[in-house]
Amino acid sequence: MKVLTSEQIRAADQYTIKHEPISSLDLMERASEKFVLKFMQINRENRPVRIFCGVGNNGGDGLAIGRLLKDKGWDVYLYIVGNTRKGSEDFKANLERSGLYAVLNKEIDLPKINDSDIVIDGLFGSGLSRPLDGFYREVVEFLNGHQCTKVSIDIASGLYANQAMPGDAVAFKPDFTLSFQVPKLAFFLPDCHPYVGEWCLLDIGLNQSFIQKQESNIFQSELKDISPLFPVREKFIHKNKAGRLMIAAGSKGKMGAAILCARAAFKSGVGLVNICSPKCGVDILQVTIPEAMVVDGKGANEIHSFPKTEDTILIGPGLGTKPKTIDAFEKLLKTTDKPMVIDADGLNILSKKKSLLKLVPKESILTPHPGEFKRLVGEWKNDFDRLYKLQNFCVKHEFNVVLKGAYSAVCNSTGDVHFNPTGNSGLATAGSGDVLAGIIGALLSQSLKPFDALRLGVYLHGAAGDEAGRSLESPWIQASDIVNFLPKGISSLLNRAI
Ligand SMILES: NC(=O)C1=CN([C@@H]2O[C@H](COP(=O)(O)OP(=O)(O)OC[C@H]3O[C@@H](n4cnc5c(N)ncnc54)[C@H](OP(=O)(O)O)[C@@H]3O)[C@@H](O)[C@H]2O)[C@H](O)CC1
Ligand SMILES: [K+]
Repeated sequence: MKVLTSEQIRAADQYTIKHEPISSLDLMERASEKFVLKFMQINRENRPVRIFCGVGNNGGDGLAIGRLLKDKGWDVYLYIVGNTRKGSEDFKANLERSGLYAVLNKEIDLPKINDSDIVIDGLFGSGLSRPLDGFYREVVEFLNGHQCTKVSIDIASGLYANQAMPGDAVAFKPDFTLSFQVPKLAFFLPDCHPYVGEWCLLDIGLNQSFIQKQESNIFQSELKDISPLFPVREKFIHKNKAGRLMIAAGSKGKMGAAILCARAAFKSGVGLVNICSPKCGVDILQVTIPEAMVVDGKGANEIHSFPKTEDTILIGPGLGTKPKTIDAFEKLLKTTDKPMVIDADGLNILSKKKSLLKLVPKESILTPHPGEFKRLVGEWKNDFDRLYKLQNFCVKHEFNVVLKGAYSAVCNSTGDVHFNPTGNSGLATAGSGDVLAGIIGALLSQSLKPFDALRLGVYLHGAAGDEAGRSLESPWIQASDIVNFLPKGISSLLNRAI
């Protein structure tokens, strides 16, 4: 699904009005009806609802929502901030249809709000053009100071859909954002989370073919995009043809990384795994993961030499960054031009010795968490800037990169970003990244295109985490659980795709 800018959404709005055709007032009514339906699913118990409206179309939505909720028996209070005479046409039309309302001008006008009330924010939506100031700012700060349930219409007042808020700016902090039609970029960025809360999309029937034609290089991955990427296993396949992976991982005290990685690879369909290990890890690996073969990496406590191989290479988990390992990595990079997977200390080595970046085969897959990414590209000003840095890095080096976190950002070598929807905060645990690298390595070894292996791998890792969370009925997940729940994650995806 495409992520569009506010300008593109406004254009989709206008196109729909003209070509459906539907009047803008009826479109507002349709959007408000959808909002009310969802609102009543979230809030089943009838409580006082206080709706704060601006005088643009977001405020128009607020008035229409208030009227519809009143019709359904809710106890609704409407407050307007702004000059009603300067309101948009549809705002004015809805004002006429509304019953009682209060216009707020100064602090003393602000109503008493109880913790059991629900506040709906309809001050500003996608038309925000500057930071909130004056009384608007006071109202939002006042509302943020209350513990009651808060819901934003379309997007929180003060939050920009596709640019950063200035450092001292203020925005409404909702528990829920019920947004219209397409996701906004801000919804995927950690900096913006306090101003988004839980969010969902309401289909208000904007013209789909117009939306499809809009240019955007930002997407939200959906199951229908991901499920066709699953590798098909032929009946007469042989293990050597089912994907051969060499995992170069582990050092003294960090052999667990290699083990988790290899286990995840086996659960992700790989035919054969060689693990290149320091001497201290050989016996550990042979005992704990009998399916894998172990190759001597020469060093006693860390790898000093990687074998020449035709296998798909996954390098980095628990590797360490000792000088001899760095030298060996450099030699390895000089022997291959096949895309590889680089994770953890493999990335840290690239950060320590940036000249190696140009030796990394084109289309390789890199899997940094934000700390590793910062070491690679330097500081960023805000999460929007971080995203541009990700796109630039991928284009410059022709890499595929996943920047891990909630809504992991998966970027290809032409700068397209796909936000991943699966997963939960339980996945933020030691070893989780080793598991992800193993899944991606296994998929790459099965001849998936690197970006497809990456997108599918990230989606599956999240799906396994979601299955683990559900089945264990716990918000805390151990990395081994992600491996154990991979088959369930895979089958749930395949079953839902049918
Ligand atoms: N997307 C859809 O298909 C639909 C959207 N709907 C709703 O409409 C809003 C967008 O409405 P719009 O009227 O364009 O904008 P706002 O209501 O967000 O803002 C109104 C005006 O306020 C001015 N403004 C902007 N920032 C500030 C500020 N910081 N302080 C004071 N005033 C501000 C601005 O005018 P200016 O000329 O002064 O810049 C805005 O125009 C969308 O979010 C949905 O809720 C439809 O109802 C359904 C279809
Ligand atoms: K709003």
